[in-house]
Amino acid sequence: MEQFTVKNLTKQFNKTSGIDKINFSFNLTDIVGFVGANGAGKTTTIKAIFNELKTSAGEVTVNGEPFKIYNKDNKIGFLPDSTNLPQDIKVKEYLELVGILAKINSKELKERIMLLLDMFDLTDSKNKLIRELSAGMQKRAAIAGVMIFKPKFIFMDEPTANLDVEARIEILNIIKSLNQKGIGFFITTHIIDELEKIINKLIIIEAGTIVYETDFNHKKDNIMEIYQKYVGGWKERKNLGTKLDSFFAE
Ligand SMILES: Nc1ncnc2c1ncn2[C@@H]1O[C@H](COP(=O)(O)OP(=O)(O)OP(=O)(O)O)[C@@H](O)[C@H]1O
Repeated sequence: MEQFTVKNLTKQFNKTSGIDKINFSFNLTDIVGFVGANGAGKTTTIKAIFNELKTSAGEVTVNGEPFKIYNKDNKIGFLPDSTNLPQDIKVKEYLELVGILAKINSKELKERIMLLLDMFDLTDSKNKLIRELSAGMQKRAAIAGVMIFKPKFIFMDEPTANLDVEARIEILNIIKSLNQKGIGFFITTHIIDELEKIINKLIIIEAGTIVYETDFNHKKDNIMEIYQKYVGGWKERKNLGTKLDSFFAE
């Protein structure tokens, strides 16, 4: 089983923000839920892993070897936010562009694009500009893009943000189906309930520190309960009932 490990990863923006000596690990076949409130450090962690931010300390390894982005052998991808997709090119052209960057030969690329367009219901929209697609379709185009190089693991930062209920369900179903074929995921979110059915590992980050990291079994575990137990801010509101009593008292 291949292991992805983050050790002592640190990125300080100033004394009180950033991430501080973060440690966690998971298997590349896992669906990991990386949960935390706004500003907890989720995006910073992903950016630090992918070298988009210069870290002050820490190491990221795959099976003990330093993690290299777009390494031919480790094939670990990152799903860009839809707002980062080029807006003024056609869906088909976007997939061609990604394939060319991934150095896939043109015959093979043509084949993969055709299959991916079909897989993600984009065949009829292949000549539309990315900007003309709905948010859900843009997300599917982004997933098709990252699938071009047949990844074995995909990092996703808030993949369901800005999507309506239907598109959300669709994306979660796609994640589930891809996982059944062995593709693992690291998914950041602050919408905890929607992850419950699909993750098998839960990591909670609060104020730049990991406060919880354990395997997750949706048949017996409840994210909301775990979150309330381990995330500090909730404790302050434990007396809410008593406070409400005095607020409404005549
Ligand atoms: N470039 C930056 N300069 C200074 N502070 C930053 C920078 N980027 C993030 N921060 C701070 O670091 C902390 C973690 O931010 P981060 O964006 O990682 O949180 P997040 O968990 O992804 O939140 P959200 O759910 O809102 O996206 C926050 O306090 C944020 O204000």
